[in-house]
Amino acid sequence: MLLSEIMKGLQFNLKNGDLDKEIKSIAYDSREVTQNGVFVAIQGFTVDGHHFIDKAVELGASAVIVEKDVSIDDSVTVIQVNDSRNALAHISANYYNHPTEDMNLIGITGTNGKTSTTYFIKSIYDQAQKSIGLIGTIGTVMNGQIIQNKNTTPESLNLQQTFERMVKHDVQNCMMEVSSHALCLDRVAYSRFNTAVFTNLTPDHLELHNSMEDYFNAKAKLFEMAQDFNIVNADDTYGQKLIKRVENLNPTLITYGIDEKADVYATNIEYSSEGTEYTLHLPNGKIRIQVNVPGIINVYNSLAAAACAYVNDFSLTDIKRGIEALQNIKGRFEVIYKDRDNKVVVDFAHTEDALKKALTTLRNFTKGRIILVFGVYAPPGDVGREKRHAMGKVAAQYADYAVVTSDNPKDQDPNLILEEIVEAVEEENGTYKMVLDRKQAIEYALSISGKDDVVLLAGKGHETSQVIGDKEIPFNEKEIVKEILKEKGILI
Ligand SMILES: CC(=O)N[C@H]1[C@@H](OP(=O)(O)OP(=O)(O)OC[C@H]2O[C@@H](n3ccc(=O)[nH]c3=O)[C@H](O)[C@@H]2O)O[C@H](CO)[C@@H](O)[C@@H]1O[C@H](C)C(=O)N[C@@H](C)C(=O)N[C@H](CCC(=O)O)C(=O)O
Ligand SMILES: Nc1ncnc2c1ncn2[C@@H]1O[C@H](COP(=O)(O)OP(=O)(O)OP(=O)(O)O)[C@@H](O)[C@H]1O
Repeated sequence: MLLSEIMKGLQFNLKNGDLDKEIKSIAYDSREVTQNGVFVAIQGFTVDGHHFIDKAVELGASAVIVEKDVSIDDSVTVIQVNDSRNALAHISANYYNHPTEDMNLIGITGTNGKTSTTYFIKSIYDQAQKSIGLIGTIGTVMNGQIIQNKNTTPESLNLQQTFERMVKHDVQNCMMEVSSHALCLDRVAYSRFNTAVFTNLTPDHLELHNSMEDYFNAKAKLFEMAQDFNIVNADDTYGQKLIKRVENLNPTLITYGIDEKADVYATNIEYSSEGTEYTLHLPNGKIRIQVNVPGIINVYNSLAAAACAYVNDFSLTDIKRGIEALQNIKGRFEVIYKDRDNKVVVDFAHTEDALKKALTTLRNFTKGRIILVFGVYAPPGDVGREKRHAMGKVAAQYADYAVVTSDNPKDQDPNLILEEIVEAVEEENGTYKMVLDRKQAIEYALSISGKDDVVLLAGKGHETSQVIGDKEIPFNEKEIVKEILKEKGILI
């Protein structure tokens, strides 16, 4: 494609060279530049992409997009813009021919429940034999294949390329998780959303957003982008704020909930350890359904999915069939071992609210003790300390015994993280043991688990590695539990 076509519609300042050249690729990472490519230099959180321009030119970049003044070889076209990340999204959409114009795109945002809700929606589409692609924390799912992503919401270039592949493979519907990072960093800019869904908002990611207000404003952007429908949880405090903000916009507003008045709601809810039965009410009728993933959180997630399917013209029976067909969600309240006396559950709860909900859900169905294995990754400084403190408090208040261990300590001192968590557990008079090594922590939890106890491994969910320092170490909790139980002679 000609550079002039790639740049169409973008405000820029041509500092050197011309736009009359054929471009073969786009890259925002110098290591991925190829011959006759465009390199977009981004000022990142850790390094400045402008430092890698020479490397990009060496690898064949014939044009660079920059925010800063740079001096390079005369043969290279230099284009200056105000915001490189936004420019990257713009040129990526141009390069891949605005694929979202040719598909039905559903975006879901909120602190918790995004992945779970996308799996309910996918199940409804799958059961009705309608094609749907999925982009989120577990990866990109298309035509039965899963490709892992670095981020829940990929960078705009990767995203537009994925959309283009979906369109080419006749995947007409796409359901994607939209993180607040993505909204702030323009990863989804120039994507056309038909429907936006809001789950809930509780403290998280406050290292990027300075306050809950900022965090909320970032999430709210998605609802200003959607063209047709905005679907909002009416029982969430921030959901109510969002309703007020978007009720007069063009897209039709559909609310869902259990307690507050809503368009889509649940009544006669009956909880059990295996799942929940409730009467689903939609604007066009009601039907009794069974949700096979337990807890009130999955009543909310299935309601969000039902609302989304309703606006996409699925019948009540199609919605029921799809929701009932979902038997488990990878790493979300997943029972990985069960016998007459014991249960081991893996859950991705890694925020204060999610941990509280996971523990209260389990409490309803646990005769014995809840033994919680958990750690907290959180950024350094006050934001990190507050998160560790909040999760430590929840552990002490809602679990019977906490084995405090590592999550993904990344670049921080793992011992210090544990000490900060334990401070809060002690303040609440919780019973605990500190075991730095996560495998040993799991071993310990299993060794003290008695009749009717449940061991909850929280925080890592579907993940298959642990990040300690700059090393990513294989760590698959399901496999580790199997291994330990085999060693104990419990499994063969
Ligand atoms: C904090 C954050 O959001 N960081 C994202 C950001 O990276 P960054 O700005 O730090 O990049 P950087 O390392 O400083 O590099 C700056 C630029 O130089 C380039 N570079 C770098 C090295 C080199 O040799 N050559 C080169 O050109 C880089 O490609 C980049 O363009 O831009 C990158 C490219 O898009 C992202 O992959 C990266 O996500 C990191 C991996 C991350 O962990 N992000 C998390 C916090 C995140 O975004 N999470 C959300 C929410 C998840 C949830 O729902 O909870 C998500 O959507 O995943
Ligand atoms: N509706 C909900 N409300 C509160 N907590 C929830 C809800 N749904 C799931 N959770 C909890 O949050 C954890 C993460 O769930 P899920 O992966 O669906 O959320 P997410 O928004 O995609 O999070 P992430 O983007 O971090 O993956 C679950 O393991 C569960 O403990």
